[in-house]
Amino acid sequence: MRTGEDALLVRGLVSDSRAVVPGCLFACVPGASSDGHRFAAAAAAAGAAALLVEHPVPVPLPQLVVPSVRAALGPVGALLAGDPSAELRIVAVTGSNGKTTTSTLIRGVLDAGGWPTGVVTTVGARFGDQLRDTALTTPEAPELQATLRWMLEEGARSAVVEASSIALDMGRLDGLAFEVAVFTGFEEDHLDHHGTLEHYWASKARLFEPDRATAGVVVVDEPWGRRLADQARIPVVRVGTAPGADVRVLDSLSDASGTRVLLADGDGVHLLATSLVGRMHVTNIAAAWAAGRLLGVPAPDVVAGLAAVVPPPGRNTVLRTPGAPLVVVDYAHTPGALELALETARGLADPGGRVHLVLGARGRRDRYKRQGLGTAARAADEVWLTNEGSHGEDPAAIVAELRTGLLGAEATVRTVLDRYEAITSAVSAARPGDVVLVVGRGHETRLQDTADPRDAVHFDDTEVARAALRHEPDAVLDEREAQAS
Ligand SMILES: CC(=O)N[C@H]1[C@@H](OP(=O)(O)OP(=O)(O)OC[C@H]2O[C@@H](n3ccc(=O)[nH]c3=O)[C@H](O)[C@@H]2O)O[C@H](CO)[C@@H](O)[C@@H]1O[C@H](C)C(=O)N[C@@H](C)C(=O)N[C@H](CCC(=O)O)C(=O)O
Repeated sequence: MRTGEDALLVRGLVSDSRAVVPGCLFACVPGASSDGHRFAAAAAAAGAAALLVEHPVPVPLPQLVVPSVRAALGPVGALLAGDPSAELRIVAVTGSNGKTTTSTLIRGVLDAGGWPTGVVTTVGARFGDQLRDTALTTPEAPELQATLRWMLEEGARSAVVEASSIALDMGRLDGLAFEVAVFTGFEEDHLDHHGTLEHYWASKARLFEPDRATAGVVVVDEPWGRRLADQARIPVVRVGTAPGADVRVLDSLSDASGTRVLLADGDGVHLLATSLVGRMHVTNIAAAWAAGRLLGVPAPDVVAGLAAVVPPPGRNTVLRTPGAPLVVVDYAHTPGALELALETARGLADPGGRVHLVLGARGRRDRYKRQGLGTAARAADEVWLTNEGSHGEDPAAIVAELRTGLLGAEATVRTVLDRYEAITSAVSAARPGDVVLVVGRGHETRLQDTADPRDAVHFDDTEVARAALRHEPDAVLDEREAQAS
């Protein structure tokens, strides 16, 4: 560190030239689609005070050369944000499905226990009533550290962070110390990034190392969870339905009003009630219980916290309209999650009611999942195959791959590539007592059909379904036309 008259003061670390603030240190990250070193001049023009680089660049700013800028983002980000994890109790939640819901539940539990808590998830960063958008599920390290500092300054005493495997792999969580790490379960996903299932699992398992987390909560209902609990070098609370679980689910009931879970732990038997809809939430609720107790929240506060939680948007969001079918909007985008979402939809339908599924798959991502999604869709009665944001791929070709999983299915399968038409048609075709399940995008509001994110348009599945239920699709159409013109 330099001292004296030539000392250099930098305020904050930024790794995107478009987000540079005057006086910051700009980190030049070499990436897959561009190289941050190319944006050093733009960062300087926007007021950056210095550069973090892997090789010197011809820009008249002080430059700190390191072997790997990406590897330095976590530690340097923590340093410049004043190491927020030293002052906050932080919980990290990882797993293929259920991260956002479980993070939201744990936040509710900590709040109820008297610990004002911030939460960083796919649906944004929230503290109290304040919500900040985040581009990624787990933000880049500088943004994550700055977000935690913001929460701390606003009065947070703890935070829950959704930890994606990609983020763990890319070091976005480096520089943070977690009091509790939670594993919600595992299913094939993100293989475009990880290459193999083993690499995907190992990225998540990294969270359960002693240098990252003090203790763990692991859902052990499938072999990957059991393997993690067996191998972890930190103390782990096992959660699940099997007899060996430390927090054992004895029974559960899920209907349109919510989910109740009866569980047993070392302290006795507890009944938990939440307004989350769907059996897939049972282990999420049990994991949130275990995390709360591990964090020292008294049992009655955990019960109260879970009961008060408002479910995150697009996670089995149920739209009820008298005299109309139920519509459920969910984020399910893996075969396992779709299977559970369909099971929930079946349970919500009246006896003899039909389940209509609106299904697509995102373009240019995890293509290997498509046939499996089609196979899971066989449990529906009516399937409306549609576009889910083709990102430059041919939407008809994506749908054809989904269809392979549906070959010979008893369900009636239609292709309606326009997503707006597909949702509206499914809602119109359904009768009272039926359920229309719209999956894949959940809370997302941008639909992208070219390779350029700037071409994305506003599209909210819940909004479209609500308008269809009110028989007012024109209102949404007008909005779409206004956007297009
Ligand atoms: C695989 C992955 O995560 N890639 C992320 C990574 O890309 P990259 O390292 O290749 O970077 P790049 O886009 O080549 O850019 C290099 C550098 O130049 C900078 N840049 C770029 C353009 C510019 O004008 N100015 C500028 O400074 C970038 O900010 C970056 O620092 O860094 C970029 C900048 O932060 C991210 O946008 C990009 O996320 C891509 C878009 C992405 O889609 N990521 C997904 C797969 C992801 O991370 N998802 C997970 C999991 C979600 C889940 O579990 O559901 C998540 O945590 O969100």
